[in-house]
Amino acid sequence: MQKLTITRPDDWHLHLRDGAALKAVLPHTVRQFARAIVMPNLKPPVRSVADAAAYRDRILAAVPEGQQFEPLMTLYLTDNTSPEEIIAAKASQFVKAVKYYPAGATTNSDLGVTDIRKCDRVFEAMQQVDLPLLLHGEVTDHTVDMFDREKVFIDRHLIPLKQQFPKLRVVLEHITTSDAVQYVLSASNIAATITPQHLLFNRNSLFQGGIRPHFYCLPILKREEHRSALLQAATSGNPKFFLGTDSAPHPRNSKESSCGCAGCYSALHAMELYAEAFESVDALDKLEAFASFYGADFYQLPRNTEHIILTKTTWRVPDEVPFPESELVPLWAGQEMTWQMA
Ligand SMILES: NC(=O)N[C@@H](CC(=O)O)C(=O)O
Ligand SMILES: [Zn+2]
Ligand SMILES: [Zn+2]
Repeated sequence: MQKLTITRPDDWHLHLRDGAALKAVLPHTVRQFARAIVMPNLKPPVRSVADAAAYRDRILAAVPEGQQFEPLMTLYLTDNTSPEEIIAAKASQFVKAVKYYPAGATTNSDLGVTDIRKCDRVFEAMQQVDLPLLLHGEVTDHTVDMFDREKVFIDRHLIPLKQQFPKLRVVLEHITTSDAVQYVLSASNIAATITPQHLLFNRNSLFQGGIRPHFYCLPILKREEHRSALLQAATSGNPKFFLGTDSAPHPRNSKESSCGCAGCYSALHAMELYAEAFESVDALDKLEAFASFYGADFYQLPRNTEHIILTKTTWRVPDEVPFPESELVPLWAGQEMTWQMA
């Protein structure tokens, strides 16, 4: 196949940051995607409908002249989020979901939830008004091994949560294990996003000839058997699995550091990365629904009607792109890719 024409995709898990960083990265997303679910982990986080409205305006103001993009906003759940805020969020129309970060689990999660059971009234309200809950599904318990944190989250928190709130629609974000795939397949009213890095790489990539900070994200890359289970799920045609890049820009100097930040930058070449992954198992015919249909269906939004074209062209991922403070190193920098957005 030399040319792939697909319905314009959406990114169902994206970090856009703010200020100069937002201006640097947004054009990359806008080139590929029509809409994105925008993560609320700013400093300070997006906790109220008013915060989300103001952030949405800043994003819209940063969309390059003459281009179309719709930011779909989320609220950052804290111990103090009220059921009233949930009702207001649903009424706003532009807040599409609420994001749960366990306190301390990942980048800018300090104000996240300290104990999921504190949120019962909020989950009740979300179930009532049908506002989806997005999960960073990892425990932060220091006695649990880094590579087991997703599985333990499912067993300890997600299974009880789904029992208590069976109608609450949940997205288990950026899944990294076969355990997550199995769980999502077995439960109802739950879907999952999958990133390009978790489809393309296993944890060996973190240590290829030395430590590789640009492959470090959370949840961390796992064993090959997990990567292959994720690729199988993504290419299975099951609508419970859809695209969410988790593109998470950090300047080079905070990645290449004695305590490097978690996050891979993929907004520059997201569809090219997914195309490589799907082609590796001869499943390019499944890419369009994964990227452009299933997420919209889950969020009960219309599917896009425009198209994008990917062509079979060899090109090299740039070593860096401009970014405030220092530059931004894209995922798989220096690698030759075989698909390119026209
Ligand atoms: N995925 C990451 O490694 N980092 C994300 C946060 C997140 O999605 O957990 C970030 O905001 O940098
Ligand atoms: Zn996360
Ligand atoms: Zn994320």
